[in-house]
Amino acid sequence: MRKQKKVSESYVIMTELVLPNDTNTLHNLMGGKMMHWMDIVSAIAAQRHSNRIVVTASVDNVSFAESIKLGNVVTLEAKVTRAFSSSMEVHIVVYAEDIPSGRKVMSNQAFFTFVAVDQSGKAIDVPEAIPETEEEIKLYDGALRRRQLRLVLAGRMKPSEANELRSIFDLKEGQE
Ligand SMILES: CC(=O)SCCNC(=O)CCNC(=O)[C@H](O)C(C)(C)COP(=O)(O)OP(=O)(O)OC[C@H]1O[C@@H](n2cnc3c(N)ncnc32)[C@H](O)[C@@H]1OP(=O)(O)O
Repeated sequence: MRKQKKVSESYVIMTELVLPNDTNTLHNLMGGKMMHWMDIVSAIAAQRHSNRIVVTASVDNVSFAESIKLGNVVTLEAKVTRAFSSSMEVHIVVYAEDIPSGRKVMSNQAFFTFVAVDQSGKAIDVPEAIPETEEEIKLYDGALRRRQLRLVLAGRMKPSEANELRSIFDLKEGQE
């Protein structure tokens, strides 16, 4: 039987301080720096779940709605939402905190996909992820739809094979 692990076992919190070297000329956090931190926190969550070497396979849409300022404290929270065969979807939520004013806002969230690999880089199976809380179950349920969407966009799945997306693409049976 396939090994099972609770989603909560993969949970990671990472805290960073925005320093001058992390910012652009407006003293706002660079998007690339944020993505670097997101990649690290989510890779650790995927490693915790799989106990394996993991590689980033894809990054879903990341938008930067509000700038994060020099001196802010950035907290990144990540957990595996669902495991497939060798791949795992990880949800990352980012908060920006201005300590002097006490203002803390959620600035970004994203889904990254990691694949567990052996020493030669070949994909290997990972344990099943078991959601427990209402939020974990909601993320788990949506993960199949998001997986199909990203595989279709990556050209690795035909839209006609993406059963969960039929309603979005309005495809009829047998249509390519
Ligand atoms: C932590 C880091 O930053 S690592 C550095 C950046 N990342 C890398 O260098 C990764 C480079 N890419 C690779 O090594 C390979 O393409 C891999 C391991 C991701 C996939 O290898 P493939 O030979 O294509 O393997 P395969 O076709 O068997 O697919 C393996 C899994 O990857 C998943 N996968 C492959 N490409 C994608 C993609 N673009 N998006 C989401 N999942 C993907 C597949 O769906 C499959 O998942 P499953 O086993 O759960 O069904």
